[in-house]
Amino acid sequence: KNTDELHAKQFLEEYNSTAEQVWNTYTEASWKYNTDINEANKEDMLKKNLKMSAHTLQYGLKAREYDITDFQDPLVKRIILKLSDIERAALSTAELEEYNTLLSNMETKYSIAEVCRTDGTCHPLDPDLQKIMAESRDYDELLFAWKGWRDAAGKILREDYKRYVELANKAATLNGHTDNGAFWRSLYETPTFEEDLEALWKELEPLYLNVHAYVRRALYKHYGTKYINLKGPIPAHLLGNMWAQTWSGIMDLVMPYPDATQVDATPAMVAQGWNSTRMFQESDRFFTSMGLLPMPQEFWDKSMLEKPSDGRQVVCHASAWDFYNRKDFRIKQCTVVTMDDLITVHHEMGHVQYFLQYKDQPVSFRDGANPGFHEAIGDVLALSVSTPKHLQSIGLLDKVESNHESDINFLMSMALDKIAFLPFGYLMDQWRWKVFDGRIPSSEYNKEWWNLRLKYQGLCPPVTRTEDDFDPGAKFHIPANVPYVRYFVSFIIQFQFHKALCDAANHVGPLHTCDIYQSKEAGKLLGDVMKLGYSKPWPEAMAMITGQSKMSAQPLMQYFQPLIQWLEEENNKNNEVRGWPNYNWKPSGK
Ligand SMILES: CC(=O)N[C@@H](CC(=O)O)C(=O)NC[C@H](CC1(C(=O)N[C@@H](Cc2ccc(O)cc2)C(=O)O)CCCC1)C(=O)O
Ligand SMILES: [Zn+2]
Repeated sequence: KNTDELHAKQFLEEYNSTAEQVWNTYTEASWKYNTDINEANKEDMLKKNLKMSAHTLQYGLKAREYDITDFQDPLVKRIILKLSDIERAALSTAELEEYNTLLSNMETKYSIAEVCRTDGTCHPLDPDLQKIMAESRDYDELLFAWKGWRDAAGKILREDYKRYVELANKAATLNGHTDNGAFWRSLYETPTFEEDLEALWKELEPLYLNVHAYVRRALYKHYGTKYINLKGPIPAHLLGNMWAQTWSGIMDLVMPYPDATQVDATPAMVAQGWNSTRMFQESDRFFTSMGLLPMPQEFWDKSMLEKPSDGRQVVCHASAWDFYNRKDFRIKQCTVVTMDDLITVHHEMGHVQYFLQYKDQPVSFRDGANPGFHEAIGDVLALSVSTPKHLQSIGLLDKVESNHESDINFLMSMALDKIAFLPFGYLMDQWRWKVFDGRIPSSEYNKEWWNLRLKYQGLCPPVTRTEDDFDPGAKFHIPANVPYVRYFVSFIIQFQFHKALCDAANHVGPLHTCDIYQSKEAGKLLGDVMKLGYSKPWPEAMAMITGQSKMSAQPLMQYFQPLIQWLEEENNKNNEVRGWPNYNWKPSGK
């Protein structure tokens, strides 16, 4: 084994400059395919993916030749360790080609799927089905979209997925992991990761049960006893979102005080003629107001901020892209002019801000401190943008009152996204970790999916599901091979960051009214952590922002405190059952 640290440093120099080239070439090809889905672009992307894996294999095997035990530089040790896990490059050429082809086929099938009516009109997920799921209040129309999407996008992926699991596990075991889930969890470098997540969930579950019970009552008032059981799970297609992952789509059915301050800025955005560019410029202004970095000109020149109207097929699922040349960063988003998408704009811009902040790190460190950090940045700023005070300051809300009813309305709208999401964010990878470690065989993919959906979210399918179905496949991240627990982590830590930044901005008053707009102190805290990228273990980054190194649900609970109290009282008044003891109940579906 080579113990020469200087030799290792030169090796890493060469790795870094060649990796920038190879990764840039692949990312350009992947972008071209994602923004113009066709066979030629797919073949070119697959070819460049193989070149990238060949580079990873070549340098990964060399990295394993070093014995870093007595190395002095912790950064050299950290990079050598990271390079030594060569992931899918460990597969044989034939298996690697099969794996990459499977992945691009699954993502393509998902992205071009559409649902057709008997009259022949067909609807893609974006924007058609998403609009129906958010706006329709008709039980059967919602069922048409919900069932149609799972037939068109989920069902067809089952066999591909089964083979993908085998190959993903083979690559993981060849790199010394017990299975692919173990590899995914290893990126958090936290031995007690699963226990920590379970403890966070148990702490937040009572709040979720109160939101669930309150929303069930509101849906009962609208859909009646035929479709809602006040002691049972809620049919999964009634929550305002295709996957019931966030519930702000049904705010109008749920709003506690309809006569108090409205919180939805969509009507004003439309009335004032906002377009996608305006939404991104608004977000850029917020970042720079805190002393963070502006989007480079290349971002505005090369991003795809709207769904093309020239007939091209694109992957509409929003995403932020680092081209690994320290200059080229883009967002691809089929933006629609809604408040929901203004939040998404900030989410994606948060990724690009992170890319910009760590662009001078070695490529191996151009990642979040952990994947949850990367997901949290944009959402932290969006917590400020969402406040009625900030929306009024950018002309999107006219009447803003600061009274109890308005506070509860606002906190309810935030809870419909942030609290409703927690069980979904937690169950997604619980299902996948069990699939990867064999606890869920392919013969039980769908049964176990709905067991988790019932256990954590208190949802039931509106129509009978069988193993002919593959409902997990109808959620982008499953066919796209994108881990998900990062979002559960993000929804916890973004409130820790929000609290710390609000303190830095000398905010006075309840946490949910804080707006860190123009706070250079808050910007410096966040910017300094983003500059580190993946170069330090995430507890150190956490301590830099919050003064302590652990994930904690306390700031989230503090933010929602007024609503927690109100829900407890309201649900007691209505003698609500918390949970779904009639767990076998089913709606009288079609
Ligand atoms: C090259 C590449 O892939 N880059 C990565 C970023 C990176 O890793 O550098 C990337 O762009 N991933 C796309 C993904 C898109 C979105 C998403 O999928 N969100 C989750 C969960 C959620 C839900 C509500 C919410 O408020 C926030 C998150 C979902 O919608 O289920 C959709 C709109 C929001 C974020 C993303 O940005 O995370
Ligand atoms: Zn994200």
